[in-house]
Amino acid sequence: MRVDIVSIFPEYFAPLDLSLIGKARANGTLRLAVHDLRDWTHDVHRTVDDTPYGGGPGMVMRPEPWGEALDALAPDELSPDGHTLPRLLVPSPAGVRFTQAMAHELATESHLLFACGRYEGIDQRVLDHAATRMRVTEVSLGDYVLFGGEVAVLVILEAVTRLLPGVLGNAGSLAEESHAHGLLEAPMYTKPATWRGHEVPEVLRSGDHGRIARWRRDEGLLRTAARRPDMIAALPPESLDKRDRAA
Ligand SMILES: Nc1ccccc1-c1cnco1
Repeated sequence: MRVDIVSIFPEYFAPLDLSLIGKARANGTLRLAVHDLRDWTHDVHRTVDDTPYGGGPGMVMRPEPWGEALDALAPDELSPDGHTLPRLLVPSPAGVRFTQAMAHELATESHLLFACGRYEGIDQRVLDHAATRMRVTEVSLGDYVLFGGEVAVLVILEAVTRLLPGVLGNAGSLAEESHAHGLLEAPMYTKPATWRGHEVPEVLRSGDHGRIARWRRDEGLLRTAARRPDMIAALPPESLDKRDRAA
């Protein structure tokens, strides 16, 4: 997967040299480049913002540098695989909610472009023009306000990269983690069996894999019902058996 990030704070992405994302870059699974939006400005002050039409507080990111940056990074109508248009993701408080399902969808893309907005946002015409030749999605992490899109890109990129083949050493953990099957995961334990008077649940030390699987599902259901009833409501009815409903 090719990933291009455009930001006025490229140094925000230094963490992408670390850990499993760093390894994915080193082995070619992820071909990532971070670009400074100011490289597409032409004035001595490298200006990227201006006052908003219609008045109001703050500044808006000018369209010209963004237009030139996206022209340079997605020059062709089609992505390198020749089959799909590049996917432009714009973190925004006004975006669609980012979910694990979206992470899975994005993990199938061959070329992701991220536009990191700052100030009061990016001139709308940048997104409107990009939509004539790319698939553009404004994405929100949740109902809170950040300084800019950079941290949202780090979150999205981590959620997507860990789904790419070969990135997670134990791909099996993808199957059991929270949100993998619409439920929160059960509590996890490791040695010692007793710690400060707290015991590991006996079932997990029983060696009875059927009981263990059932316990984990029940605990996941109970946790989800208590913390995220919205996820229970969103489960397909057929995914809950009679016993689940009794739990
Ligand atoms: N608040 C923001 C400001 C700029 C770019 C993204 C966001 C954002 C993304 N998800 C929630 O907020």
